[in-house]
Amino acid sequence: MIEATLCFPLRTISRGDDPTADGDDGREVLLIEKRRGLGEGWYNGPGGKCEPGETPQECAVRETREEVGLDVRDLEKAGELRFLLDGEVHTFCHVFRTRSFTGEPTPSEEARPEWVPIGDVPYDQMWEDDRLWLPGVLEGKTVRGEFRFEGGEPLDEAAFVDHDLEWDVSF
Ligand SMILES: Nc1[nH]c(=O)nc2c1ncn2[C@H]1C[C@H](O)[C@@H](COP(=O)(O)OP(=O)(O)OP(=O)(O)O)O1
Repeated sequence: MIEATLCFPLRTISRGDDPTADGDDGREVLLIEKRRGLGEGWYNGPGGKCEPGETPQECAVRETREEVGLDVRDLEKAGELRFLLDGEVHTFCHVFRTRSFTGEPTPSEEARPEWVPIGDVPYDQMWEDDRLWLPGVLEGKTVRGEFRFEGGEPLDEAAFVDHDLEWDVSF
C-alpha cells in the first residue's frame, strides 16, 4: 500500500467591481498539471508518496516545495481517501489545505502550477473521483472516502466503479 498526500493551497484575490466575476468571491486554489507519474496529464493538487519516517504533513510540505516551489505552513487536514484497486488498498491519501504559504508557484519537471477559481476547477481533466470530494474540501469540509477501481495496474487506467463518502469527520 502506498501512503501519499495531496495539498490544496487556497487564496482569495480581490476582483474589484468586475461584473463578469462569478460566484466564487475570488477564491482560488493552486492546482498542478501533472507532468509525470500517476495521473500524468491530469490536474490535481501538489503531492506525492510519503518517504520512510516522514509524517503525512511533512510529506505534503516537501512535495509542494519540490513540485511548485511553494513553502506551505499551518496545514489543515481535510481528508483521508482510500483508493482500492481490485479489492486491495492501493493508495491511502491524506488531503490537506492551507491559506499560509510563501513563495511564487514555479513550474518543475513534475508539475505546472496554476491558480484556478474554485468555480472553474477542471473536473473533466482530473481523476474521476475528484468531483465527488474536492468541491467539499474547497468549501472547508472534512471527508473520509473509499473509492474502488477495477481492471489492474496502473490505477490511472483502471475503471472507477463505486465509492463511499462520509463528511464532517474529525481526524
Ligand atoms: N484516485 C486518485 N485521485 C486523486 O485525486 N489523486 C490520486 C488518486 N490516486 C493517486 N492520487 C495521487 C496521490 C498522490 O499525490 C499521487 C501519487 O502519485 P505518484 O505515485 O506518481 O507520486 P509522485 O508523482 O509524486 O511520485 P513521487 O514524487 O515519487 O512521490 O497521486
